[in-house]
Amino acid sequence: MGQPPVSGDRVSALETIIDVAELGTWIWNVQTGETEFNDYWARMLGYTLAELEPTSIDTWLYFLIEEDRPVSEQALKAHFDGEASVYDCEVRVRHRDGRLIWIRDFGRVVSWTPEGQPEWVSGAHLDITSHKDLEQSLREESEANRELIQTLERAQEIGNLGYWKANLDAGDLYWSEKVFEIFGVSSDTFTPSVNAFRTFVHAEDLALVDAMEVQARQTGLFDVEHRVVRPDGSVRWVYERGDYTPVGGGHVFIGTVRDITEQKEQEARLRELSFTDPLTQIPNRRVFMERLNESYELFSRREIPASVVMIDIDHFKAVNDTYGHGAGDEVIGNVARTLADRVRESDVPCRLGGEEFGVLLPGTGIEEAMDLAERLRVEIAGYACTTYRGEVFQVTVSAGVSRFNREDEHPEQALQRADAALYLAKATGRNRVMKGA
Ligand SMILES: Nc1nc2c(ncn2[C@@H]2O[C@H](COP(=O)(O)OP(=O)(O)OP(=O)(O)O)[C@@H](O)[C@H]2O)c(=O)[nH]1
Repeated sequence: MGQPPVSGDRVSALETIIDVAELGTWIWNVQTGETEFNDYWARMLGYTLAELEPTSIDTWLYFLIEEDRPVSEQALKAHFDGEASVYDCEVRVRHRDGRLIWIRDFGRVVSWTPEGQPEWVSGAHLDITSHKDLEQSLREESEANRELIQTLERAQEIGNLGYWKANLDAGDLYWSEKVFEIFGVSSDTFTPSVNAFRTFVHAEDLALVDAMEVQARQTGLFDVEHRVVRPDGSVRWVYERGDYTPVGGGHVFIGTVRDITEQKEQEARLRELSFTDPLTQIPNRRVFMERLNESYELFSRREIPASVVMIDIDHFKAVNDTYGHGAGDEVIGNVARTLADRVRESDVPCRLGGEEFGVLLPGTGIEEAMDLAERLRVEIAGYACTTYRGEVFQVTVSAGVSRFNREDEHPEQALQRADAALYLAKATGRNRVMKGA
């Protein structure tokens, strides 16, 4: 490498640097309006310098768009008044091809008049159009992102659906606003984490949620319904569904959470209905048969006894015919209430259909069951039923009682024996209890 250029050579070296740096330069005499621009300055505007010469401050003002003049004037004033150490602003100028280009305009006073007025000012113009375009597209992009987030938040509201992102390895957890709402905490005061999430899970559901997490690490799918206990003690049912999203080799799950409490309550109401006789509100035949099967299992495996009582209202057709169907319904209701009130917690009273009832007595021998049936018979026979017309009448019931036998091959055999005993009770005069074991 030789020596750096000296004097005149040095000036031309500087000019080269300025040219390749794509910097327009200007020198301006504030007092006379004289100006001097470099070649690149003219090229930036789409001209050669020769085309624009002779130049003056008016040449610059010709290109500067009207609305940005005050921007430049204020920056100049701030500099001339000593408030800003340099003149610096961003303005738009009209290019030869008609488009507007953004220019960063900056400079400094280099000499003052004896009266203290700025005289020569020199500076540079830099084309910053591409930066401005980038700024604009970033602004548009972040605006679009904001809109997208608003849309997502709204969609969560509409669908009552929150979303979360969990890094199972690091224990990090992100919740959308809706999840905070479902879990009954505020995003201002509560910071979610995988561990903190577990403290919300109902104690009886924790094992299920943990098992799902283990499974999800293998299958990539998280799919579980569980209860959440909010800080105020209220319990909500949620349905969570997520899937594994490979991020940097860790276990990152993204999922949704929906509050399904109302749905669960509705399901429970329907289940309740499907087990309840609508007229009497006591269990129906379906419950009776299920519990009969369970008792039979216990009897077969552990010899725990169980008995059944079948009860049928006597001459019930005559009740309907004489006093009307409404009075008949009332009689059915009375009998059901007596059964429900007089049996133990573990017993299962039910309406098998029509005017026929059953009581399953788990853990009870046949003699005890006979005693109960007899008490029920006596109590029902003692009722005075009154119609809306003021007629008073009484009803009696017949009952057949049986128990599970070792020889039985299925639970219904005990029912058949109780039924046969009931038939016998009817045949031998009604208003009596017969043993069918
Ligand atoms: N009011 C009312 N009647 C019912 C209901 N279900 C069945 N019944 C009536 O109950 C009567 C049963 O009559 P039957 O099976 O002939 O027997 P019963 O008259 O009780 O005579 P025994 O059983 O031989 O003493 C029928 O008339 C049915 O219509 C009900 O839900 N409400």
